[in-house]
Amino acid sequence: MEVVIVPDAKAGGELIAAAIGRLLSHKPGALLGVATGSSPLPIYEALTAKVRAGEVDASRARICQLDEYVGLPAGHPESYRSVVLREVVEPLGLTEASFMGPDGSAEDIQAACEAYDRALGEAGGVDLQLLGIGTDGHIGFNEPCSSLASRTRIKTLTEQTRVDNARFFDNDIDQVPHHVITQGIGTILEARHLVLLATGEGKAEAVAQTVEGPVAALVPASALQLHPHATVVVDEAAASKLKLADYFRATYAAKPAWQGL
Ligand SMILES: N[C@@H]1[C@@H](O)[C@H](O)[C@@H](COP(=O)(O)O)O[C@@H]1O
Repeated sequence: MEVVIVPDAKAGGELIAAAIGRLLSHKPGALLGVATGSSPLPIYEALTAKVRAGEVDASRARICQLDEYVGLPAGHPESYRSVVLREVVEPLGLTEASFMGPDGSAEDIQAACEAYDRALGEAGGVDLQLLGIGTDGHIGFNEPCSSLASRTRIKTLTEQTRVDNARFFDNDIDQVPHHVITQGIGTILEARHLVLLATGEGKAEAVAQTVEGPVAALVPASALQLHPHATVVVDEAAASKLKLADYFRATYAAKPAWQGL
């Protein structure tokens, strides 16, 4: 696992957008897995700026979703489908045709989960999966004690995650769904490159456990330790509980820039 400590969220967004740009330059039709939440927004802003400046050609990129709420009506502005279309697909100048996600309003949720897992494989697998992290260490919506081998499936949100996400629902926790579809941890681990961005002090404990703690279902993000190409990008605040922070800084500083992430 590579840990990169950046001064702030904007720098993290720039760094990761540059890595996506490099990926698209050698694989224009790459499948990019995107995450929702506030953390990845600087990545999408930086990538959109690069596309608009003509530095990155994302015209053949394909985008796929990490997770989705169950039961929100189609077109609900906070469904992750709507969020990804608004924050990623449209700004990059792509259309819904290049986008795939699980169907959170399906009658048969189990079948929808299996279909999505299959579709990811049939699409050739995810080339680069962006991840945020929940304050409880979740990735996607894999809450603590999710199986580290799990596939795309329905999960029940913890109270903490519903409280954290109420800000997207008029600060009214009653509007936050209890159930979600999420790529499983086993599914996520199949992506060729995992890139997790965490910023702010509120993520420091989860980051420390993810990077320096044991691999444990209690901290789902710790499964990144099992992946051969996982990159964790953190700002100084999110890095504040890392015992090996100086080592990570020195290692990255000594790395030739051409290697990228
Ligand atoms: N399902 C999403 C996760 O993918 C995201 O990582 C997390 C953290 O969001 P934020 O970056 O806003 O803290 O929120 C939700 O739970």
